[in-house]
Amino acid sequence: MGKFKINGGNRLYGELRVSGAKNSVLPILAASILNEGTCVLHDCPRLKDVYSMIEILEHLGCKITFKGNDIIIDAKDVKDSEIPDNLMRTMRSSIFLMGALISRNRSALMSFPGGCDIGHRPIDLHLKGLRKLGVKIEESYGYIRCEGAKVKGSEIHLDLPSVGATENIMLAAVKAEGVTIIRNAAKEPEIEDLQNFLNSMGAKISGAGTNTIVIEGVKKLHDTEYTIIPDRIVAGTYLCAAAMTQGELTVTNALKEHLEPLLSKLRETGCEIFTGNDYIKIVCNKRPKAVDMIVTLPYPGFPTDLQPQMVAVLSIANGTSIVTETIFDNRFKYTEELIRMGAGIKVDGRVAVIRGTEKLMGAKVVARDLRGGAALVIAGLGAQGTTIVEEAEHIDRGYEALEAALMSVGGDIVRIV
Ligand SMILES: CC(=O)N[C@H]1[C@@H](OP(=O)(O)OP(=O)(O)OC[C@H]2O[C@@H](n3ccc(=O)[nH]c3=O)[C@H](O)[C@@H]2O)O[C@H](CO)[C@@H](O)[C@@H]1O
Ligand SMILES: C=C(OP(=O)(O)O)C(=O)O
Repeated sequence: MGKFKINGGNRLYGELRVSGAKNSVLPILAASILNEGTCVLHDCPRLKDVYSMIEILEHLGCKITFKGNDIIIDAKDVKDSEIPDNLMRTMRSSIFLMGALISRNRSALMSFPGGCDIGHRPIDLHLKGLRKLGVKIEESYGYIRCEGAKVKGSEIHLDLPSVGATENIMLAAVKAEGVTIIRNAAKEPEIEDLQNFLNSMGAKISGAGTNTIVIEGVKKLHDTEYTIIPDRIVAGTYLCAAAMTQGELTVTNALKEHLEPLLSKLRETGCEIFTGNDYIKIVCNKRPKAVDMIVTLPYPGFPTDLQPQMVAVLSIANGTSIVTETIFDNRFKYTEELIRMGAGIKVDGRVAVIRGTEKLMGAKVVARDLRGGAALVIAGLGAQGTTIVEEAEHIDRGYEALEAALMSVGGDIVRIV
């Protein structure tokens, strides 16, 4: 179990490059088995979740090479359709293999996915959508058996715009007979990235990025080479770290159009933001101001995956801020650890009231989930004294060598055992 040791107080200054998005590369890796050949992916982040996905693909029969940030997937010999429980439980994204295996092998057998403890995360909308495509699904003793011999295009109206359900239905519909229309689809940029990847293999999908996605079934796909879009959540995390330390950072390979809700709130705190085609520069010279309202919402609303990092910044703001979490029902757990560092936070259900304090104090804290852990690292960078963030493996799920990146711009952070 690794830990981060952070001596707070250093102003972050310099340039950081963001690599490909975790939430793109994971469904895209699953999607690569739709092609009975080879896919080459560029700018893949070296993350714990990416290694977990590779382990599942290898179990299914893929041959994988991970060199630098390129992944080559040879999926000629995918015969197996069963994923053992221990592999399913490693992360939430293991569920993408359900749609992918239905497309590839017309069957799938798996247990429920694992993932960070941030609230109730059912898969009912995934199963409802797949059933609408004609997949026969049986659930027994914690296992889900899918049989998709007669997958047929259909119109599916999602009860809520679930990112994962939208992607899983897309994956299952690529080789279905006829046309599938997903209405009230999620609009996250990573869904558009999955569409673009699948189309680069010969799929016929349009509309991703809007709330209606149309998938025309095709018979066969072909080899492709594809570059993953930049990780907007990693970019946002770096920007919050700069705001926390009253620093100055240029974040490259970052797309401002994917980060508007965060940039607008950082401007409200008093930070200056400058943007170009593929970079975002943040300049913060004074203590941040409080913001009266942040509400997490599906894209293009404020992302739930940046809520903890922003709360860390607001914990040292001048004034009182209110943050409402509408996506997950238990995503404020990390605030208990921030309170150990002196933060003035009261949580009532889905609302957090943050009374800014001038300085946080270093403390021993525990990362309970990925983004909550990132928030604790940010807090540690700004705090007086030493912070130890335990259970760093949660953070490794979504950040490639976070300590090296932060150290390169002046953060005093090391990994210890
Ligand atoms: C790998 C990936 O891309 N993960 C992201 C994805 O997760 P994920 O795809 O799991 O998130 P969803 O959009 O599906 O979940 C949103 C909400 O819908 C609910 N729900 C979801 C599915 C379902 O079948 N039934 C149901 O009720 C969930 O409990 C949650 O309250 O989107 C989340 C919301 O932006 C992000 O925080 C995650 O980082
Ligand atoms: C919740 C997250 O991811 P996942 O859906 O992979 O658990 C996240 O990236 O913050």
